[in-house]
Amino acid sequence: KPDLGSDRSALLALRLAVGGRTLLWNVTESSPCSWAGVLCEDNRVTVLRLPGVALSGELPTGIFGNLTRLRTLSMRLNALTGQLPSDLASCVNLRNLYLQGNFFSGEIPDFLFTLRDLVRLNLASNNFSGGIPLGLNNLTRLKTLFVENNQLTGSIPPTLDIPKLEQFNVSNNLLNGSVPEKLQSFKQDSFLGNSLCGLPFEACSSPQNVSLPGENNANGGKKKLPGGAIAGIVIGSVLAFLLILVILIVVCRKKSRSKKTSAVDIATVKHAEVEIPGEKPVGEVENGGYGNGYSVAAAAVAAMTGNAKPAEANANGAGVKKLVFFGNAARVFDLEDLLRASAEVLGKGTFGTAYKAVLEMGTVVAVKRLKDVTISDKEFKEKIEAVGTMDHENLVPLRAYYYSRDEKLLVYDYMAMGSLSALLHGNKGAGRTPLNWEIRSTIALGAARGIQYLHSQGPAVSHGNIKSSNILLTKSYDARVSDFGLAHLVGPSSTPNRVAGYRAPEVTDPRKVSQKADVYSFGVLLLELLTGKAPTHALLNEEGVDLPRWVQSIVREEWTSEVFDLELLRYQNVEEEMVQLLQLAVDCAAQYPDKRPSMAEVTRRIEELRGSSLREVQIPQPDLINDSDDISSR
Ligand SMILES: Nc1ncnc2c1ncn2[C@@H]1O[C@H](COP(=O)(O)OP(=O)(O)OP(=O)(O)O)[C@@H](O)[C@H]1O
Repeated sequence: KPDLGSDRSALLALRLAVGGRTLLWNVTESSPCSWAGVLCEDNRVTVLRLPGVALSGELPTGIFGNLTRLRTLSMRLNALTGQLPSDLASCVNLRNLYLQGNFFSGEIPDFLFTLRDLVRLNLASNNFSGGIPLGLNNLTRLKTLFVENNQLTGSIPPTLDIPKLEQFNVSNNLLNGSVPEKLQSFKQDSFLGNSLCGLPFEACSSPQNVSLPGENNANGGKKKLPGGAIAGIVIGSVLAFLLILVILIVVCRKKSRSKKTSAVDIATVKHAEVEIPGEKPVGEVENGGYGNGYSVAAAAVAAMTGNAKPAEANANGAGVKKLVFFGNAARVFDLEDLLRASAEVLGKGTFGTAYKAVLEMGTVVAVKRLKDVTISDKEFKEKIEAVGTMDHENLVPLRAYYYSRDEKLLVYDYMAMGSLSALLHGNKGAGRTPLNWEIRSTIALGAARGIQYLHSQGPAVSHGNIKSSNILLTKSYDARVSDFGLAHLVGPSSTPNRVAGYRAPEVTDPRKVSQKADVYSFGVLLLELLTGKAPTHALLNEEGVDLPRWVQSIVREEWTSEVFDLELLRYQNVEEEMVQLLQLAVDCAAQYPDKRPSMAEVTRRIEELRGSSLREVQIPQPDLINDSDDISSR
C-alpha cells in the first residue's frame, strides 16, 4: 500500500534516473518532505516542483505509480527526453502538470486524459509529435492547455470542446485545417506558426475540397484536389516565397551597406563596438515564431537588431544596443554575419543555453544566452571585460558579448570536438575510438594549464565551475577550458547543478569559489578521466558516496587497478603513470583546502609524470572519430 515510504523510494528512483539538483537531496533523512522541491500533506508527497534543475534523461515507468497523491508536478525547463511514463496515469489527483521546456517526444499520450482533475497542462516547447487528441475533451476541469512549440501535425479535431478552457496555445506546430468552432474565441497568438484557417484567421477557402491529414476521412466523402491544382498551388507558393526572399535580401543588403562603414572604422580600435538600434523583448524572442529550431542567431539577433522601432526602444529606456568585440574578432565577423547565421542548440547549461551558429563565410561560433544575470550593468560589463582579456591557448576565447536589459549573449569560438564529458560518456558504441592514456593525459595537462593561467591572474581569480562539460576539445585533442568567469555573473537561482559531484565540500555559495575549490573540482575531473565514471554517476551508484571517496576507499582497502577505466587498462605499460596521476587526483580532492596542491604544482606534476612516457602512441585522426552525437548528446 502506498505510503510516505513508497513516495520516498519513488523519489530516490527518480533521482537515480534523472539526476540534476536532486543529487543534492539529503537522502540520509528518512522523510523526503524536506528535500528541495518536495512538499507533503497528510504524510504523503503532494507537490513535486523541480523546475530548471538540470534533470536529464528519460523518466522511467515505476516511479509515478507510487506517487499517487501528487497534485502538482513541475519539471519544466530541464533536459528530459523520451516519452512520458505511462504510470503517470496513477497520479489521479494531479491538477497541475508542467513539463514545458524539455525534450519529450512521442505522441501526447492518451493516459493523460484519464487524469480528470487536471486544471493546468503545459507540454509546450518539447518534441511532441502526432495529432492533437480528441481525448482532451475528457478533461472537463482543464483551464490551461499549452502545447506550443512542438511538432504536432494534422488538424485540430473539429469537435474539440474543453468547457472550462481559459488559456490555450498551439502555436508553432505543424497544424493545418480550420480552427474548431469552440476555439475561435482565442486570439491569433494562440495559433500562429501553423497553417490554420477560419476564425480568428481568414475564412478557409472551400474547405470541403481540402483533404486534411489527421482528419477523419471515414466517410470517404472528401474529394482530393486534382493534380493540376496542386501543381499550381505549389508553384504559386514557391514563387511567392522566392519573391519574399528577394525582397528580404535587398532590404538586408541596404541595411548592411549603411552599417558596414561604422563596423569597419571601429574594427581598428581594440574594442570594436557595433551599434544596434533598439531591441526586442526577450519574451518575444523566446516564443515568437522561432519554433523548435531556435535559430539562436535568429533569437539572439532579433534581440539585437532593429526589430523594435527605435522610438519604442527609447521609450523603454533601452536606448542604443551594442555588440562588443574583444581583440581582433571584429575583423573575422560582424553583427551582420551573425544575423544571417543558421543555428542549432548545443545544450542547456547552468547559466543559459548554448547554440552553435554557422556564419555565412563558414566561421562557426558558439553563442551563449545567459539567464538570471542579476548584477548591475556596470558590474556585468566590468566582469565580462575581464573575462574578455583572458588569453591563453588552453582557454576558449570569448570573442564578443552583447548586453541589454533583457538579453545577455556571449560569443565564443566553436570547439568542433565537443566536450570532454561527451567524449568520455557520449558514444560508447562500436566505432568509437578508445581514449588512450596519451589523449587523456594530454587533455589533463591542457586543462591544468588553462586553469593555472586563470589562477595566475590574481589570488581572487578562480573558475568556479570546473567540470568535464566545460573542458572543450580542438581537433587535435587540445583541451580548452570554457565558462570561466561566469559563476560570478549569475544570480543564486542558477547555482550550478551538474556541478554537484565536482564541488568542494567547503563551498556553500557557488558564486564564492576559491582557487582551492577549483583544485578540488579539477581533482574530480582527473578521477573522471581515469575511471571513465561521471562524478554524478558515482554518487548515484552508491548513495552518498562521491567519486573521490569511492576511489579513496578502493585505494585504501587494497590496491587494485579496479578504479581505472577498462579502456585505459589496455595500455599496461603506462600503469605506473596512471597511478601517479591517480595519486595527484586524490591529493587535489583532499577534504581540507589547505591540503590541496596549487594549480601550478598540479601542472608541474602532470608534466613530470607524462615526461617519462612521451612515447610514440598514436593520436587517432579526428575524421576517424564518430563525433556525430558529441556535443549535442546531452
Ligand atoms: N564554445 C563551444 N564550442 C562547442 N561546444 C560548446 C561550446 N560551449 C559550450 N558547448 C557545449 O554546449 C553544451 C552546453 O554548454 P553550457 O556551457 O551552456 O552548459 P554546461 O557546460 O553543460 O553547463 P554550465 O552552464 O554549468 O557550464 C555543452 O555540451 C557544451 O559542451
